[in-house]
Amino acid sequence: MTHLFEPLIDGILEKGYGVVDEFLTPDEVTYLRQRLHERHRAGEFREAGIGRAAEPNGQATVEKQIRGDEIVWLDLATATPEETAFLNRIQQFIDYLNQTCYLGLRDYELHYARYPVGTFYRRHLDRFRTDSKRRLSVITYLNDNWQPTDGGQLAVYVPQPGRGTADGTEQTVPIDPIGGRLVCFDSGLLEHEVLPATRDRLSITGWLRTA
Ligand SMILES: O=C(O)CCC(=O)C(=O)O
Ligand SMILES: [Fe+2]
Repeated sequence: MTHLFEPLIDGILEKGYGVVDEFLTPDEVTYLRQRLHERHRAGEFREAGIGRAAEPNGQATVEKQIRGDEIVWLDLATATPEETAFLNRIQQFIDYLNQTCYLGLRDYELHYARYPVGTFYRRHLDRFRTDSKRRLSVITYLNDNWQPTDGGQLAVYVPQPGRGTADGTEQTVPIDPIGGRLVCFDSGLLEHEVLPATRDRLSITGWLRTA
């Protein structure tokens, strides 16, 4: 697994975000996508909230002008074997990060996300003022045969070295939500945005936490 983790860590250290393709195999992507659809059909998804409301046991404040996705949390206790395999890989990543970067990560929280056609998530940071426990954000895409013309990019706003963002000196990097790809960044540092897509956009999003 080191070959998956190293490029993510290097990316975060060198440019503020890491991307690795085939974090999930095509079979794993297909299974988890089908599982997402199954849970959606079962009525398990809820419109996502903002602020602390976006946490597993929070009260949802739904604000469609800010984010339009629907989510359902993953839970080790009720996970299928394939979901458990995914959660275990995230746990291995946590262990590796703790061994190599001494991050003191202790927990994770992960949810399926479904952005219906035309929905988005406006520019934001993942760490709330009231919750500094989110250390790293991880997003894994479950889309089949995603094309650049489908839209739905994750735009990351990278401050340029030695300058602040206040004067607009930042680089905007669009990342296509390609199935199997994992993106990781510091939850408190990297502002980002989900752009609208012409088809439903599917993922598992989560946070590695210090408690
Ligand atoms: O789906 C993505 O690419 C990013 C999602 C996101 O920013 C979030 O859920 O906080
Ligand atoms: Fe985010």
